[in-house]
Parts: sequence; structure tokens; C-alpha cells
Amino acid sequence: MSDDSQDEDDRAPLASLRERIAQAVRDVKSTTPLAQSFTNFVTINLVANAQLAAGGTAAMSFLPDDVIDTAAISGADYINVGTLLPFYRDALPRIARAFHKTGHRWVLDPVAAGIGETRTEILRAFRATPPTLVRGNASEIIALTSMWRLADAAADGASDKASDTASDTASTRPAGVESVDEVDAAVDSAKRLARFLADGTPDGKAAVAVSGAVDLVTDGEHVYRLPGGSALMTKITGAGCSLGGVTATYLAVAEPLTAALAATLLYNRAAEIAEAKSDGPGTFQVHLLDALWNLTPEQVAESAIVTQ
Ligand SMILES: Nc1ncnc2c1ncn2[C@@H]1O[C@H](COP(=O)(O)OP(=O)(O)O)[C@@H](O)[C@H]1O
Ligand SMILES: Cc1ncsc1CCOP(=O)(O)O
Ligand SMILES: [Mg+2]
Repeated sequence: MSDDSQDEDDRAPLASLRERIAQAVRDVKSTTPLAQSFTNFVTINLVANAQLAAGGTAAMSFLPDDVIDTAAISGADYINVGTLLPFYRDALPRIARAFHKTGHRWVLDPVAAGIGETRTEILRAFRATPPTLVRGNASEIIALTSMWRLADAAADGASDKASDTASDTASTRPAGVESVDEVDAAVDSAKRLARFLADGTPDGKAAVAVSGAVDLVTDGEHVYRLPGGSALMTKITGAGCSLGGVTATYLAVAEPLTAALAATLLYNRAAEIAEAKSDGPGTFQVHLLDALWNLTPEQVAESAIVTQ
């Protein structure tokens, strides 16, 4: 695989995509959009700090009336199901219904999809009022696609742990919060999921971002692979969650595909800078926030994007 497409015909669309990515990074820095989060207790602080470092603003809440009211001034929302409480069973579907009714754009991070009755009930409920963008690791994307009966797990090349099938949603893979699948195993699931999401949005636009060693972003039609980053990302908690929060920050100013690409590229470049400057996970996290702050729109948009 090479940087950019080898096909001349693909170069013009990629150039215009890069311009949209740069514009999204610029717009966040100049307009400081709010992206509200309903997220897990473990990484909530890193999510807020990463959104601020990217140039946006943050607001965290767990009360449906609070979240629904604040959505009126929030460019996009972020919902992460990493840590759950019993009242979330009603609260999260209620919030998703309210977003759906007003066409409010939101990012779902289906952390640990497939684990536990409560999480499965909540994630299943979202199918009727789906998000604009899903960001997760490969196992989570495969599990959610299967849970929503969009996938043929066998066709996906998923690992043996994928006991689920399109016709059997009673169980989903026990992935925990870490992925047990490679990004490439989730390509088909990600495309199916993105097409399903696009069918549910007012403007027909949606995206899915799959994180891992080489990240993947798709709008259901095109697939973009984004290499780089740092393996140290897996040694701090919240790399994925904060990437999801920053994706919502970009979704506040850009269409879903551009938002997913901008956030993922920003994270890969920031992780590389942080790794070069750090001495282990503690200093890595500090340098990651600094790099999110210091990277320019051009540095983000000029990153390698592999289309084949
Ligand atoms: N092996 C790796 N090499 C480089 N970057 C990685 C690696 N694994 C994960 N990342 C990066 O870490 C971030 C979080 O991804 P991931 O660990 O897949 O999410 P999650 O924490 O939700 O499982 C992403 O920016 C991704 O690119
Ligand atoms: C450790 C943990 N447990 C429940 S949520 C969570 C954080 C997961 O963070 P990430 O998905 O970004 O690794
Ligand atoms: Mg995660």
C-alpha cells in the first residue's frame, strides 16, 4: 500500500478531502465549538482535556434533561458506554431519542460492546435512533454490527471469538475494553455500519472510525487507512475515549467523514510526537495533550491517507 491512491482519478477527491480536513482543524481552533459528553468515569477528565487541547470546549453530564437541554448549544454530542449505572438503561435511550427527533449529531463509542445485559440492551436500543458516527476498536465495531443484525460475521474474517451471527444476537464477543481483533477484520462490518447510519441521518451522511495500529475510516463507500501513531497509546487509559470526544468536537464543525478523518489523523500525529518526547505512559499523556494543541491544520491534513 502506498500513501494516497495510485490511481490518478482518485487524486482530485483526495486533495479536496485534505482541504476539508484542514478546514475542520482550523474551524475548531477559531470557533471553539462545544461537544457535550455522556462518558465513562475512568477517562472523563482526559476526554475533556483532549477536546480543549484540540481547540474545542467540553461539558460532561449524566442527567437526561440536562444533556437534552445542553444539546441545543452543543455542536455535536459524544456518548460512551464504558461504565454503566442502572439508570442509564432509561437515560441513554431517552437521550438518543431526543437527538434523533431534532437531528442532533452525535458520536457513539460502544466501549466493551457485547459485555453484559445492560450494555447490550442500551446498544440495541440505539439501533432505532442511531448516531451519526461510530468510533470504536475493531472488536467493538464487529460486535455492534452483529448486534444490530447488519453483519455476516463469517464474511468479516473475524476471529474465532466471534460466536455471534447475523441471525443470533443473543451473545456477542467478550472483548472487554481492549480489542481482540485486527482492524482489517472489521472492514466489512464498518462499511455495513456506516451505510446503515447514513440511511438514518437527515442528510444521508455518516461515518465509522475503527482504531488500532493502522486506523480505518469509512463512509460506507470509501475506505481510508491511516497509518502511524504510537503503541504507547495502548498503555494509557482513554486514548480511544478521548479520540471519540475529539471526533465529536470536529463533528460540530464538519461532516462525519471529514470529522472522523481529522480526529484520527490528529491523534496519530500527536501520538508520534508524544512518543518521541516521553519517558513512559505518564509523560506520554502530558506530551499527547501538548501535541494535540500544537499541531497545525496543515500538519494534520498532509498526513498519509491510504486508499488502496
Ligand atoms: N499498536 C498501535 N500503534 C499505533 N497506534 C495505536 C496502536 N493501538 C492503538 N493505537 C491508537 O490508539 C488510539 C486508541 O485506539 P484503540 O486502542 O484501538 O482504542 P480503544 O482504547 O478504544 O481500544 C488511536 O488513536 C489508535 O490509532
Ligand atoms: C478501563 C475502562 N473500564 C471501563 S471504561 C474504561 C476506559 C476505556 O478507555 P479506552 O477505550 O479509551 O481504552
Ligand atoms: Mg475504547
